[in-house]
Amino acid sequence: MELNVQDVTVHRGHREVLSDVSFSAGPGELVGLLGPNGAGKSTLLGAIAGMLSPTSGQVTVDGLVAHRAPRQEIARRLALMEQQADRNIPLTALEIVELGSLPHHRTFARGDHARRSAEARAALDSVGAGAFADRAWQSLSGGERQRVSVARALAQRPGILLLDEPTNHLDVTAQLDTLDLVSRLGVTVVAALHDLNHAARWCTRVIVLSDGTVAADGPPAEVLTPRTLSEVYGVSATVLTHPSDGRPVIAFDGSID
Ligand SMILES: Nc1ncnc2c1ncn2[C@@H]1O[C@H](COP(=O)(O)OP(=O)(O)OP(=O)(O)O)[C@@H](O)[C@H]1O
Repeated sequence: MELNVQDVTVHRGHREVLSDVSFSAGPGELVGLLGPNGAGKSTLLGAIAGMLSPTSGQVTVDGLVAHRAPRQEIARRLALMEQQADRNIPLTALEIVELGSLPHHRTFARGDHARRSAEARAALDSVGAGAFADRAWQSLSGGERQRVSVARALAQRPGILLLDEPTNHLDVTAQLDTLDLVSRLGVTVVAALHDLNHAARWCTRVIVLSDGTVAADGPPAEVLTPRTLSEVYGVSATVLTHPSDGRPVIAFDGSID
């Protein structure tokens, strides 16, 4: 499914926090959104999902203007997994995941509930969270909740999957499994990431945001250079080459005072 971000500018309060951001992405692309804290990654994901209206420019999802189209039309095409809030939700993990597939079902139709439940269990199984199905959301650890949140997004069967720091709280195996899973879905994925080595390993393309503007956009090997890392993050880094597949591996030397 095609995603087009065209000259998007977003204000939050009186501040311009995104300025003229443009990019397009299609099926099979895993676009990493990188950049320091406050650079605008979550804001951009919110604008793509149609939850934040741009001051100028627009986002189109499969040809629909994201902030104007009916919510259900967007939800049938796009899923957003937001950064975790520790909200107290009085639901089980399975019920949370079932909510993900609602845009595709007529809520009260006979047989819908059984189908929704089966889809939700399959989504939980795919992220190794099947055992948590009947557990209360509040009783899950941060990493367990993160897996359930990924399952909820997958249950929405999106053509475009937006992930805000999907590996937060996850142990190293779950981090690798989650990124491996989303990279093999064949859908359009945009993921805000802080781990630059994950970006180098999994992303087909990375967009680096700095103060709400695009500082660099391209394949990881072209973008993740010592110069960009020093300019955007203020860190000194050595970029090595992985011996088995040639991808960049970033070794941090320290911050630049
Ligand atoms: N609701 C809000 N009202 C006003 N300003 C906001 C609001 N939400 C975010 N901002 C500001 O917008 C800017 C971009 O924030 P955003 O959360 O998009 O950054 P981010 O790159 O996702 O950061 P992080 O890596 O810390 O999650 C920041 O300066 C932030 O303080």
